[in-house]
Amino acid sequence: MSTNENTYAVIVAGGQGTRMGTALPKQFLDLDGKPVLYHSIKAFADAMPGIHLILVLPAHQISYAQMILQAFEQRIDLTIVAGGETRFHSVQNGLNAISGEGIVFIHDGVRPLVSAALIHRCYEMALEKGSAIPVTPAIDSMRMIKGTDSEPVDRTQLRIVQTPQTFRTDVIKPAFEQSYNAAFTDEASVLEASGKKVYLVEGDRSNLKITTPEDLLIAEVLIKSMF
Ligand SMILES: Nc1ccn([C@@H]2O[C@H](COP(=O)(O)OP(=O)(O)OP(=O)(O)O)[C@@H](O)[C@H]2O)c(=O)n1
Ligand SMILES: C[C@](O)(CO)[C@H](O)COP(=O)(O)O
Repeated sequence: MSTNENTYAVIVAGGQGTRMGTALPKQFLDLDGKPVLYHSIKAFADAMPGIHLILVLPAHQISYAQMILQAFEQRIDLTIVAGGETRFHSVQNGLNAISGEGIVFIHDGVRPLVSAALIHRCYEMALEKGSAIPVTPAIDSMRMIKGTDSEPVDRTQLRIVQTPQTFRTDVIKPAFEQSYNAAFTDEASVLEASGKKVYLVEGDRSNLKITTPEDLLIAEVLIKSMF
């Protein structure tokens, strides 16, 4: 049995990146000479040798992924599946491609700066508790909109949620048998709706999600200082 034989990562990259506003979806844009998605996949392949990777792509861009895979020097175990209408459906498709049991990371393909330390932290917590959701403190002042007014919110009670959201497969797979609900913005919300407890783990502010053009500029600076 190879190292991490019972470990999986579902990398979701099935979105269209409307907020980025580019013709090519943001997961395929260049970051430090390689597609954004390449860095996200490589982070898991490097941190967890032998991991089974499930890459979720827009159905009409699956052939385009060959270009990314060719960029890999190392051999990786990778299965490609088509995405769905929402992120929830894409994750569901990815989880359905897993037949074994173990630990599964669910990671945004557009979080290319995920560190090995964070991956290992999530793994250990999920092994112990069944779930691990990386979060960072809210560092700005916050206001809640109330109609035309607004009021301050106690930021010490708030956390910003990241991926990889990490689970034992026997915990997360049954949760994804629920019907879709628009409130399911991440796996933690799906798990909680199935009646299971969510366990938080310390995230990493560098693990940014590339959503807008500014994020790509910041990531370009960070990647040169981190790796
Ligand atoms: N139907 C979808 C929607 C999103 N995602 C993935 O989920 C991650 C986080 O979503 P987000 O940043 O919102 O990506 P997009 O949906 O592509 O962006 P936008 O909302 O701006 O269109 C991304 O890696 C995206 O590709 C997916 O796999 N399938
Ligand atoms: C899962 C997630 O990355 C947590 O921050 C995020 O909710 C997904 O991004 P979206 O922009 O809400 O689709």
